[in-house]
Formats: sequence, C-alpha cells, structure tokens
Amino acid sequence: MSTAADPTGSAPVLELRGVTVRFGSVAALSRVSLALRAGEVTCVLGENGSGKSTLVAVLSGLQRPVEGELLLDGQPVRLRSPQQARSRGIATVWQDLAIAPLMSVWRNFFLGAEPTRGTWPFRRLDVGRAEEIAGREMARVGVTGLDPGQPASALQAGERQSLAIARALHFGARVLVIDEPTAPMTVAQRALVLQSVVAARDAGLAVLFVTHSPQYAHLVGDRFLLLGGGRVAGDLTREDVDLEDLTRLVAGGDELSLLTGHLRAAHPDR
Ligand SMILES: Nc1ncnc2c1ncn2[C@@H]1O[C@H](COP(=O)(O)OP(=O)(O)OP(=O)(O)O)[C@@H](O)[C@H]1O
Repeated sequence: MSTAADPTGSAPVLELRGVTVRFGSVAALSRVSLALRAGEVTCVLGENGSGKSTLVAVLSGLQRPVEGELLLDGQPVRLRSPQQARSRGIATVWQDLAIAPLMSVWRNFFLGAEPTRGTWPFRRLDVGRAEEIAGREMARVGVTGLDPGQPASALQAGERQSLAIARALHFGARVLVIDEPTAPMTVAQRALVLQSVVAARDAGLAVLFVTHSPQYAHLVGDRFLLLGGGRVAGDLTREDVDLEDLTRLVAGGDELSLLTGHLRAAHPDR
C-alpha cells in the first residue's frame, strides 16, 4: 500500500517504504509503508500480534528489516542501534521504560547529560539548574507541581512516560515514538500521556503513538495506521473516520479492509 497523501503538504521527516521483518517463517511486518511528518501525530492501532512492537523496534534501531527502506529527511538511512536512532533525532518511549527508581526525577531526566558549572578541573554539577530545567520541562508536557528532587520511584506510569517525552523534547528529538503501556493506568495517568503527546506535536515533533485504545487515538491522532497480521490494513486521516468508525475498524479486520478499499477508490491519489 502506498503512503497516504499529505493534507499539509509538508515533506515527511521519517518514512518507511515497503518494510518487511520476518522471524523465521512469520512475517511480523509485510511491506509496511508510512510517513511521519512534523507537527503530526500518527496513531498505530491493531490487535495483539499485528506488528506494532515490531514497527516500534524498526523505527528505534532495534530491528533491521529484511526488505524495504527508511528515509530520514528524504535520504535513505540504516539504523543499526537505538543509540544511532537517538543520535539521528529519533527518540523512543518504551512501554516498560526503564528508570532508575532510587535516583531523583532530575537525575533520570538528564541521565549523564547533567548541566555543570565552572571549568575543568573545577567543573561541578549544577543541581539547582538541573532541578529547575527538569521541573520546567515536565510542566511543559503537563506534569505540574512535581518536586524534581523526589525519587523517580514515586512517579506513576503516565508520569514516567511524560518524563521520557519531556526528555526527548529537551534534547532536541525530531521524531518521537511512543509505545503506550498495556498495563492498566488511571484515567488521570492516561490523560498525562495524551497531554505529553500533544505537547510534543505542538513543539513540531513527528509523533508515532502506539495505543490499544481507539478512543485515546481519536483524541490526539491526525492520522491512523491500522495494522492487521503485519500489514497496513488502513492508513486514514481524521477526515476519513470519526470515533465510531475507528472503534469499529479496530474491532473488525474484515470491515476495515473493505472500508480501506472504498476510500482508496474514492481518493486514488492516497
Ligand atoms: N522475537 C520474535 N521471535 C519470533 N516471533 C516474533 C518475535 N517478535 C514478534 N514475533 C511475532 O511477530 C508478530 C508481530 O508481533 P508484535 O509483537 O510486533 O505484535 P504487537 O502488535 O506488538 O502485539 P502486542 O499488542 O501483543 O504487543 C507476532 O506473530 C509475534 O508472535
């Protein structure tokens, strides 16, 4: 399936073209194409085993496709490791993301890139500044009233994701890949994640948000990529679907293929 047309006219920051990943005889992804654009949230939906985690792994440099290519700013790129993806401006927020629980929130925010003052050999950690930056950046993504000096173990699941998103923004990521935790979260914690997604979009990042919830996807998504059996079963924009459609499509794969066929016929340029 070709990549959906872009209503904004902007060039994709990151693109996948015909990407296939196999595990033995299982094709976890089959000729998947997608385009992520600045200031746009693409939600990825699909049932268990549809290829969502594999897609995240490809985008974050953990998994190399056997076929197809990735393009960054229109140039083919090979991501050989998560470090390399990060250095190219692609940040991933993992569903079971690791934090150092005994370390403070600000320590977790900087993780080795702490601000210092003075010059070598008198250089020392600027804790006040680190706390101020971490607090400000967390507030920017919607987590207010947080003491950056408290241990990170005090953070709830949504706040942890927000911390990782705030980090990505602060350190200049251009593409943000978020794998929403499948474990139950309170509505308030989910709201924080969604708020952080919107903050990242408003800051001009190209966001890919993997979620199990059509409701949450519809709240923040500009575009919806539906995966079924490792294939793109639908690549739709907000104009194509309302929440009711989206919920039905995620629940029923057959109907989805049918609707996608109709939409393609109606919009052959997509
Ligand atoms: N390391 C692996 N080895 C073998 N098969 C794998 C591996 N990882 C994924 N698969 C298979 O690839 C397919 C896609 O899996 P993937 O985890 O990407 O789906 P998913 O949509 O993320 O599922 P979930 O929502 O349950 O996390 C599945 O059939 C899965 O069993």
